[in-house]
Amino acid sequence: MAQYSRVRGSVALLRLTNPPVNALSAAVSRDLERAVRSACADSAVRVLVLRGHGGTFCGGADIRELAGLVDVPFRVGVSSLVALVDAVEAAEKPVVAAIEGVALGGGLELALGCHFRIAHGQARLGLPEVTLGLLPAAGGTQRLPRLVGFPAALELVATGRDVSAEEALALGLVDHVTDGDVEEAAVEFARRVADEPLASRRLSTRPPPRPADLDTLLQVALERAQRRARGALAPVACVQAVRAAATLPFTQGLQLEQELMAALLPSNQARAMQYCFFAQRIVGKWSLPGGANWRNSPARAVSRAAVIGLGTMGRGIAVSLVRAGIPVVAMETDEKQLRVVTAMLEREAAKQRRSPDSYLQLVQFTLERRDLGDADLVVEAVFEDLALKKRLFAELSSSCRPDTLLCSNTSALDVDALAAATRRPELVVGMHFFAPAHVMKLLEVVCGARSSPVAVATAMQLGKRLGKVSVAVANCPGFAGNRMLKPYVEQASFLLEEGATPQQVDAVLEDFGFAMGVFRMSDLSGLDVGWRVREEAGLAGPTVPPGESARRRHGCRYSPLADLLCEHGRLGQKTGRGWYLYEGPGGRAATPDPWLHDFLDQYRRRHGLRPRRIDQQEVLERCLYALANEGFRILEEGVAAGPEDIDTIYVLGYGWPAHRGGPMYHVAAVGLPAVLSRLEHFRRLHPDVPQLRPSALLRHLVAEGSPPISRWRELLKGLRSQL
Ligand SMILES: CC/C=C/CC(=O)SCCNC(=O)CCNC(=O)[C@H](O)C(C)(C)COP(=O)(O)OP(=O)(O)OC[C@H]1O[C@@H](n2cnc3c(N)ncnc32)[C@H](O)[C@@H]1OP(=O)(O)O
Repeated sequence: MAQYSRVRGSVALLRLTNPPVNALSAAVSRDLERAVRSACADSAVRVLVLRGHGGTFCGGADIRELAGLVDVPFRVGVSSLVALVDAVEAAEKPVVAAIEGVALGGGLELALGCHFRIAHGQARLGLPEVTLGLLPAAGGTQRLPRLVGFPAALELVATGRDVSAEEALALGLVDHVTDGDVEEAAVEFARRVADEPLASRRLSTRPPPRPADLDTLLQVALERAQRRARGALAPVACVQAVRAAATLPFTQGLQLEQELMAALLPSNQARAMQYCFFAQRIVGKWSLPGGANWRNSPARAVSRAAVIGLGTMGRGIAVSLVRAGIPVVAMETDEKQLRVVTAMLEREAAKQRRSPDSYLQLVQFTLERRDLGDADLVVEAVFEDLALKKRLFAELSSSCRPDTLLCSNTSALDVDALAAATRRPELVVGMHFFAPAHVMKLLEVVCGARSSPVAVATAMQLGKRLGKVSVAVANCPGFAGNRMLKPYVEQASFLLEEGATPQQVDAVLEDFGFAMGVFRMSDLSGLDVGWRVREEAGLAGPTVPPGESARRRHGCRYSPLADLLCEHGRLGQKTGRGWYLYEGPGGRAATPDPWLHDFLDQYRRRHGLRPRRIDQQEVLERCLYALANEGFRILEEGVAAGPEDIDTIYVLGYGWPAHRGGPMYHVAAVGLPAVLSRLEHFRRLHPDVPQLRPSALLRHLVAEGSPPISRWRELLKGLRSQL
């Protein structure tokens, strides 16, 4: 796990070995500590270099131990890591960290215990513990501000953002960056500093910097963390721990860090976030009914891509591809959109500290379909109209290379219908990006009935290359994410009919932790999007069969409220009014609109609906349980392979709070029998709402004694699977 060998006579080279990411389990930490002590005791050694095996320094403490997934009490893991970092820092001989790949979490804390840090130019460094519902508890919150100052330390610890080697150098987090061999550079560096005094290099003994405005800075950071946390405990605890570095001596700061960690570690929030971490890895292990899977189906290389349509989605997709270094041919007729995407690329280049040209030269704009001919993969991102897309796919099928993958960014339309329009249905898949596509981390890869393993593998792999988490789902209207959104939005509308207001419903959902309540979200994405879909489905507008009553469709309850707002020209933020009022078209600040309240009153009177007081619990249960119930149906039909897929989609694509794990994790945590009983209750009250009828899978799981969510995937294998 950790050995040392002597190089160049007096340098002890310690190699941390625990593939795949050299995680610091309790045993590995203890082993490394022993190796450090032996090297220090070796009289032939003057200086130590610490590196990781296999191109990675260290991915941090072993999350499986922290999450209680292996049989090691988490306190043992924490204390072993603390002891290791302390021993490294206390060493009487200089210790140089040679960082390549990543130094994350406990890995960076270990590097902070070293007296010097050398990084490879491609390395990334950070303290992502907050994303696991934790804080850095091996002295990271106390050492980091002493090294890089409070503003940077507060930001890095509270957000979990990782930094490039270049930024780390600018912050003072590392002493030197090399693009050559990091071990060689570190050994060379170590020989130069072998005789340097170490007192000032031990961060625990350094006085923290004290800028004049420190108190204000700490107060602002705490308030910001509280505001942004949306109920999550860890970001606030992170700021409290870093603040202790300003007010307490090192050992007392460390003590507070440990106490905060002891409170976070066993919390439900930390459990939920660690579940999310592993869920996001599980979803990469896809399989198809024929036996093809992530292991046996290699992806095809994508060295050139094409994007058709540079509207909101297309331009985000183009930027993502360019940022990943993939040359893009972008087809768009509207010159305004070309200017927008050029400006976006310039901004992105500046953010990545790259020259604008390095990005712009990767894009070729075109009006000609023949210019797409050479692409390995085409992503279509035109208007959401099935006939238009089918025509386009038929044309692409004749004009592109026979092996080019044809992908659609549709958010709900039938991928099999698109495939059937081509002469290569096996090379057609859905690649459903989420807006803004260069920011959102989720990609739904929609596997059509005829999509080949290579098409699925390539789309999944491309998502990863773009820095996204790819989730494979089967083809059905709305796929997994948007399909589950429908009953959720419907319940919210029914609640308005029954007496709630948009701000009441949104406040409950935002208190739960959603980034945005359902009505604010709908205003942001535009009410006309759903209106068009409902018109196509014969639910709204001229396609509704004559004689159908306003509040019923196909014998079931229907709320026409959103359609009525659209008919009044209230399309959301873009028109300056929707469920809320905005400063003007394109405005962002939502305020309650008296017009809307009058409109709701009149609507209720017109339909003989007597408004009643609706409490928070009913809002939450009806919206969230209806959504999760659809999730069970999706699992039952094999549209998604397991609860982890659904939860990943909701956390990364729909603003579901990670500290609540995702919709399926949430209902499992509430308790399946309780959820079933509430759904049955609501179903009795609303017999004309089929979405409230508990799914067969939910009933089955309850009948089986509510097995833990970690077992559902296995149980589902016995059911009908499309994946
Ligand atoms: C005092 C105690 C406090 C300590 C605090 C901590 O240190 S908490 C841990 C902080 N570290 C992290 O949050 C890093 C988590 N890991 C990652 O971000 C990424 O895995 C990576 C290191 C950047 C590597 O990414 P890559 O895409 O190359 O690989 P995968 O993400 O697919 O991971 C490969 C497998 O490794 C498992 N794994 C990764 N990190 C850890 C870890 N710290 N502990 C345990 N296991 C880890 C991951 O689960 C993958 O394995 P699977 O079997 O496929 O699930």
